[in-house]
Amino acid sequence: MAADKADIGNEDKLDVLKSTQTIIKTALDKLGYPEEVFELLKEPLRMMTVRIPVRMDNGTVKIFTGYRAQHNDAVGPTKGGVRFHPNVTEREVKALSIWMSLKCGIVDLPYGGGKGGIVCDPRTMSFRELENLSRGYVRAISQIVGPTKDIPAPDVFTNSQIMAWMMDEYSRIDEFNNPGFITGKPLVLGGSHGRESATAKGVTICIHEALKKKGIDIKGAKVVVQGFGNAGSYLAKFMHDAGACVIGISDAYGALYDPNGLDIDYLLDRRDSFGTVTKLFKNTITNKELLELECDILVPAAIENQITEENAHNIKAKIVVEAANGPTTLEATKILTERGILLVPDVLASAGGVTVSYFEWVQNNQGYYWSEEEVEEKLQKVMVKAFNNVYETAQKRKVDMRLAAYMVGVRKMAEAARFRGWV
Ligand SMILES: NC(=O)C1=CN([C@@H]2O[C@H](COP(=O)(O)OP(=O)(O)OC[C@H]3O[C@@H](n4cnc5c(N)ncnc54)[C@H](O)[C@@H]3O)[C@@H](O)[C@H]2O)C=CC1
Ligand SMILES: O=C(O)CCC(=O)C(=O)O
Repeated sequence: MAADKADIGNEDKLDVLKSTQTIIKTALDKLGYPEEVFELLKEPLRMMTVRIPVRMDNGTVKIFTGYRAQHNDAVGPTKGGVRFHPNVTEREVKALSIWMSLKCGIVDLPYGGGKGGIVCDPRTMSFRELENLSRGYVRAISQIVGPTKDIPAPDVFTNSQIMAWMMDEYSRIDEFNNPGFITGKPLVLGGSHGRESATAKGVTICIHEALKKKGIDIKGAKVVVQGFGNAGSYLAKFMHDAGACVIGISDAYGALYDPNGLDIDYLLDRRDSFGTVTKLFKNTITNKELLELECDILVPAAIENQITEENAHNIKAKIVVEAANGPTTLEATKILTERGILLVPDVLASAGGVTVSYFEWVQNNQGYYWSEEEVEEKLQKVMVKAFNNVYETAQKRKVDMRLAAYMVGVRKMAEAARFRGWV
């Protein structure tokens, strides 16, 4: 059934798949595409559910559930990260794969969107258990992934070590070294310079562009970042280095606030590999309080559904830039936009990660590697162009930035599907 705004009841407002479908429908309608294009794009073309047995350190066997969603491969192979988190659901992974298609469209990569997830809590697992889980996942999905089919990457609670295990397992199955199977690898295994910080770099570039539009100077601008993992911690560092004052950061356990600015280098030094740092401090505030702090720039860089109609009226930032996927609900987007807050949506702001993943894949395919400066220069060009394309679409079509981003992002895959004769 086609989703439209009337379908969204109270209980559905936090359903990320449903809200994504709603915006895609609106974007396609505005662009004049027929209903069948929405029917094609509202769900992934392929969704694989796997059960992965892992021998735990205490001798028992635990069965984990994993997913891989491939949203649409009209443009090219599908691409997107793998999340290890206790709250992973099938609907969430589907939505995340659709967002990947949109991101790839916005930054104009030759990919469709994919995404994976395993229901687990890696914070409670040993290194050996995590390795076995990562390898088991690759064995389970090996038939549908590969460098020309679907290319995984890191996401929440996964990192370059996990990518290395996955790459090694795939190479064993494929019987030759295959670095282009996955991105976000360690440099010595064919990773790219700049991939680890790429998501935050892309967000930083969007912040600079958004500040220009709002006439705000980065020097002394007050910044709040929710999440201190890959995206959030690098972002806090880049903001600090640019002369901004990072007054708040958080992780899953709480938040830190100092109106005079936090010591970001110290926090980076003390955070663990899951982006946890607040446990070391006594005087913490809650994540809820953090989001409502007086600041210029708010960057949600953790999980979904953090800014909702409950707290959107209390957000005091002038600019909200979404490093996380899906941190703001549809209703909250409307409230923030009506309040004149410039919202740079996830599918644009967080596209730096997949952009440098694409660079990594290109380098793997050609067997020739670029310097950090080359990667940064290319990323800068891609992100500035994408930001201005979305911003101008929003102005021209008189729509909010999220809808504008969807309109830009959906067009390429709709056109590709049409040329292929699918719709
Ligand atoms: N790593 C990447 O390349 C990309 C990540 N993203 C998105 O950025 C967001 C963060 O991802 P990463 O930094 O990679 O993950 P990460 O695993 O490195 O860090 C996650 C951070 O979020 C915090 N967190 C988890 N649950 C939380 C909660 N309930 N409340 C507050 N904080 C919580 C964790 O404590 C940690 O600090 C996710 O939405 C992810 O999908 C988007 C594009 C690319
Ligand atoms: O680097 C990639 O391929 C995907 C990153 C990702 O999962 C995301 O942008 O949400």
